[in-house]
Amino acid sequence: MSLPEKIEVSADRKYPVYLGAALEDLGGYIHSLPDKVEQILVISHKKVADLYLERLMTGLGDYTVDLMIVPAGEEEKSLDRLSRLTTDALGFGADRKTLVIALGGGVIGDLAGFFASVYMRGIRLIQVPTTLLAQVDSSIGGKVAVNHPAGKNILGAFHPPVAVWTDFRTLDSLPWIEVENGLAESIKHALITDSDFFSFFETQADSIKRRDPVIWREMVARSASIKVRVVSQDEREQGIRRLLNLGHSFGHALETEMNYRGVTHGQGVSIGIVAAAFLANAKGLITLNEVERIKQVLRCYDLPTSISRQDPHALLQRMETDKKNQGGRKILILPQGIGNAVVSKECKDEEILDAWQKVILEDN
Ligand SMILES: NC(=O)c1ccc[n+]([C@@H]2O[C@H](COP(=O)([O-])OP(=O)(O)OC[C@H]3O[C@@H](n4cnc5c(N)ncnc54)[C@H](O)[C@@H]3O)[C@@H](O)[C@H]2O)c1
Ligand SMILES: O=C(O)C(=O)C[C@@H](O)[C@H](O)[C@H](O)COP(=O)(O)O
Ligand SMILES: [Zn+2]
Repeated sequence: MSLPEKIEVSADRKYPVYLGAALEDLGGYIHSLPDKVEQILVISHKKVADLYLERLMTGLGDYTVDLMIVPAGEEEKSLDRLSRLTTDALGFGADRKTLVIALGGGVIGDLAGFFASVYMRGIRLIQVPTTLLAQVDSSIGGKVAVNHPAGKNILGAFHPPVAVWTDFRTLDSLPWIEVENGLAESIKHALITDSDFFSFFETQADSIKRRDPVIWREMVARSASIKVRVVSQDEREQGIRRLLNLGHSFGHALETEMNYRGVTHGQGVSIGIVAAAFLANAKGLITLNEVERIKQVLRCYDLPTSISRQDPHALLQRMETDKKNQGGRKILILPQGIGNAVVSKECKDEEILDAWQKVILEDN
């Protein structure tokens, strides 16, 4: 077993992101923490716990560990589930010395993270991401949240973890549909910051699809490093971090309008990136050839670039609750060429509607 690579988020508080770590070694790391841990709550999905809890427990033998299983699905990022977790945690006697381990994908990371951020006004959290999306994106940066019927991630916090513990081997059991979600965020990272990394997705498609371990390691490491770099500069999303939201104003609108059914987060982001690219083209920020290049790379990984049976006006209305909006003005992230993006404060509703029309298929 090779030693994990350590990169560090350097924001208000520093914390390590271990890439290529072993689940079995997490206990040793927790023992080494300066502030003693008295008890551990592992929050996970049944499927993930069945696959990986035993490995995690190898290193946690000295601790009282309680497991809290959450049903799978975006709907579980809810206040109702938060309340149930709280009841269970109180039943287990969890206190301020308790550590939460989020073992799972982005849903578990966001939900368990939000629980950790508010339980007794905040307890420690370690993110153990087991999906590609969580390893390249959601486990890093401290954003945690639950949804509200009116909008996605409306109730949330910035609650940086003590550490991110990434074991690449957990990705072996991930179905392709879940891989796609991670690829959408990873391609987004490339599109906003690194044209060379964008070309990587064009040239390495065969290796990525065949899950070549060396190429996957490079992909996760490059993508996670971009996220680390951005959130280290702007943890609270006042400036550059907003670029990580490329495609999300559109994507979140779709997810909420469709009640989180029939569209995953990554699929919403993929369609959202294309809509943002069309809007950027209308503003002269990107050529139509570049828009086509973006669509091609997404399609190459089976990601959607359009959607049918949607009302653009309803989707525009959904964008009213976007967290980037200011004083009723919609603020959107737009690609500027490939490998660069800008915050656009000049987006009129008609322009946004036009962009929606370009990704909504006509029904016959
Ligand atoms: N906080 C952030 O910065 C941030 C960033 C991006 C996305 N997100 C959020 O992340 C969520 C999406 O996360 P996701 O795509 O990881 O979905 P997910 O967490 O719902 O996981 C997808 C499915 O994969 C299963 N799974 C997890 N690990 C597995 C493994 N190793 N093997 C087999 N199956 C496994 C899960 O049980 C689940 O059924 C959304 O709620 C999104 O808003 C948050
Ligand atoms: O970390 C960020 O910042 C991001 O925007 C990453 C996104 O991929 C992620 O989906 C995030 O949860 C979106 O945040 P939100 O505040 O727009 O809900
Ligand atoms: Zn996202």
